[in-house]
Amino acid sequence: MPLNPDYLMSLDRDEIVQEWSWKDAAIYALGLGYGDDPLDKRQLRFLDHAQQMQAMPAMVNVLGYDGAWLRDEKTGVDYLKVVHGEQAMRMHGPLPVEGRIRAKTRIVELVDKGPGKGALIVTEREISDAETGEPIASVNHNVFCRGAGGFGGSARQSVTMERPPERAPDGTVSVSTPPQLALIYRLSGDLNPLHSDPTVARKAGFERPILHGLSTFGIACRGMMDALCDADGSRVKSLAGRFSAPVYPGETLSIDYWTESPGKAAFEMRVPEREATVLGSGRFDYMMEA
Ligand SMILES: CCCCCCC[C@@H](O)CC(=O)SCCNC(=O)CCNC(=O)[C@H](O)C(C)(C)COP(=O)(O)OP(=O)(O)OC[C@H]1O[C@@H](n2cnc3c(N)ncnc32)[C@H](O)[C@@H]1OP(=O)(O)O
Repeated sequence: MPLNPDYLMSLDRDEIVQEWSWKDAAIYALGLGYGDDPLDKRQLRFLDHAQQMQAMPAMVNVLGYDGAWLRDEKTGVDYLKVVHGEQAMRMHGPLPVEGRIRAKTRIVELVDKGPGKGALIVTEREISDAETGEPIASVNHNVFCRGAGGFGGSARQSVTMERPPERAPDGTVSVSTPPQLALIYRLSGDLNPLHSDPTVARKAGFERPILHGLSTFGIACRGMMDALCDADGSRVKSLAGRFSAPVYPGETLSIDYWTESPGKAAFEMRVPEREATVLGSGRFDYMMEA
């Protein structure tokens, strides 16, 4: 069944209220590979509530996450062909270590890459404190539906991603991922079997389960914070990027970054072993000081 653009654009999703504790924040951080050096204070900050704990700001990407509509047959989405296409987050303030949020997801745009090609579903999620109503973050979660193009929609995307500068990067950060990373990351909520079941992964066209896009994205946030923010989550303003190739758990990820102006950097994440760019067109905005 082809995509049903009218149905998708008319979806009115319920607001989601979600509570989280410091343990959820720690499990989220473990799903980004934190704890690989248990003596590193900069890592323990995201894992141990007794050590002036912070929540990783990228955790906003999983708070109030609403992906259930992708399994609604009336959308015409073939869930097996879905991959995460792009992600962007904008912080409106630091994320508390525990709390309760309200979030609502809206589908704001459909992009048609043409017959036989893909379609992109652009979503937007506003997250606010459930008690005070204070905005916490805005998130774009863009879903790439492989082979779903040709439904007659616009080929132009309103917000497009910029490529990094041509010059050599100003620095590179590497993060090694353990083979069980996707099995840890899924405990933060995305139970898509593409990341855990080898049979499903093969049916979807991958040699084995791939890493969640949001784990890759969180690792990019971790790397950029390490490089430019002294690993201080409260200095992160925004992060964006496009998933250009899958990551397999166990791979080492290299993040090249370019500082463009004070508080603004571009980045690209690679798997050097495969010479693959896995997260392209990265952008990171941050505070120069705490
Ligand atoms: C709200 C809740 C939502 C929840 C959904 C997510 C659930 C999760 O569990 C799923 C995941 O986490 S999947 C893991 C993370 N994602 C990935 O690994 C995808 C990696 N990328 C790919 O495989 C390909 O780039 C691929 C397949 C994306 C595109 O490859 P090709 O088809 O070969 O594309 P290509 O020929 O290069 O280009 C075609 C047109 O599409 C644009 N494009 C390419 N990659 C894109 C991407 N990642 N996002 C958006 N657009 C993209 C190209 O620019 C091109 O457009 P145009 O013709 O206009 O130039």
